[in-house]
Amino acid sequence: RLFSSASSSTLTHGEASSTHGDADGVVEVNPPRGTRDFTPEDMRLRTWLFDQFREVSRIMAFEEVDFPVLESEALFIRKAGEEITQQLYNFEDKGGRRVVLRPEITPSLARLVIKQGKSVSLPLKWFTIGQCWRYERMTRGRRREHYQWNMDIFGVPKVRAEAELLHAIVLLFQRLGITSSDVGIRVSSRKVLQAVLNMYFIPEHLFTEVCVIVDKLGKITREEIEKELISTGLSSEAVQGIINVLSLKSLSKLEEVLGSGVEAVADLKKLFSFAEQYGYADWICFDASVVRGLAYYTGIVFEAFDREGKLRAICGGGRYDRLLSTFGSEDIPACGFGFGDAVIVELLKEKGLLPDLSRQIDDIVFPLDEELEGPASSIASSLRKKGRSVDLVEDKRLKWVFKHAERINASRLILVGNSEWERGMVRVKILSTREEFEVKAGELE
Ligand SMILES: OCc1cccc(Br)n1
Repeated sequence: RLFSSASSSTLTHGEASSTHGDADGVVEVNPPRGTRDFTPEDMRLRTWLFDQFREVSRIMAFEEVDFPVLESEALFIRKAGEEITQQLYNFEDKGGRRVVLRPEITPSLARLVIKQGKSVSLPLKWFTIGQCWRYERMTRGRRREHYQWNMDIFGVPKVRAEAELLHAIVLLFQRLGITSSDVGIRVSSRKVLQAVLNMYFIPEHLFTEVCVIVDKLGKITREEIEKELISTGLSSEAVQGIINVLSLKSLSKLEEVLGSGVEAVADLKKLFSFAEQYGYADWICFDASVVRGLAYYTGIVFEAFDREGKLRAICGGGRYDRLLSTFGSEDIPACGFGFGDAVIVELLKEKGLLPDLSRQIDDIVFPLDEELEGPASSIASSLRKKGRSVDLVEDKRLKWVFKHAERINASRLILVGNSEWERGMVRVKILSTREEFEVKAGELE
């Protein structure tokens, strides 16, 4: 209910009588910039999507974990110039602590693994669905929050872990009715870039910075990429070498350039052979330009894309074997992915795959007279105890009740009327067949 200065004395839900409105008396009804409300209809779609995430996580034998949306800022301070760390939704709390609304989930996962220490046995397969935040200048009008499904495996050094993650992603798409002709998953490895930098004797400390720059391939022009790479101190020969290798889309060509026996090639070959065994080989393709924009990836990286090329990446992830040591702990090999709640819905809309999620209620119970509200309550109560969803309706005309029953797809309308109640009966209307009959109130199932 909106507060207004005119009715500042209106007591609503126990609110003290004070004006919350601004100049013209009405409070701002929109949520903060870049954030969303979820109406019941929105929530039905979101709940359906999250149920698919959970069901795939269950099928993959992952365990659910959760974290505060609020985290210490220290978890996200990285020097590689990633967009995600330049848009931290950070602030100082009343205790003078530097905190953030988390921009991603992986560092929280790492923090919990470190905190659990020896009390957890590896491998760990954890998932969570959580809201993530960024503070982006609204110039681009993009959202500042979204929900992400994260699946992560700790303690498996070999590419079998990435193969498992890719299987989860393919299973999710298949559950949503998306096929490998709608979506592909580009796969590469940061070790490709590592090998190229080694070929040009580029120092290790430039690796992360170069990854963040080349992740912009396709988002900014090739010239801008070259300029940014030169500005890190790379020779133009090295820059050309990097860009040439990153444009490769064939593993055999990559092997020609890097030479056989290079770890990157061996990893990718193994992953592609796993894909054959899992039966999702037609979903994935090698694409050396995939590096992903997060500083901490160290190996295989991947991202799902719509083959029509209309949308941003649907999900993405990779291996991050040295994240824990950046938090001062022993390293544990790890890999994972994040799957946002926005692009996938755009894709489902594009493909006409949004499910019909209208409301469905079992029973409407309606007293035809005021003095029957008590009996109507006891009928609703006994039906609810049996697990039936019951909408107890009062103070409405019968015409409205029938319309309402249609609107909420009620299965039955249970009318409590004097003439029936005197005989201990109620009238039941089956809305799908229009069938109507009397039932003993106590025998209503
Ligand atoms: O995918 C980057 C990202 C992080 C936090 C919030 C939003 Br919206 N987007």
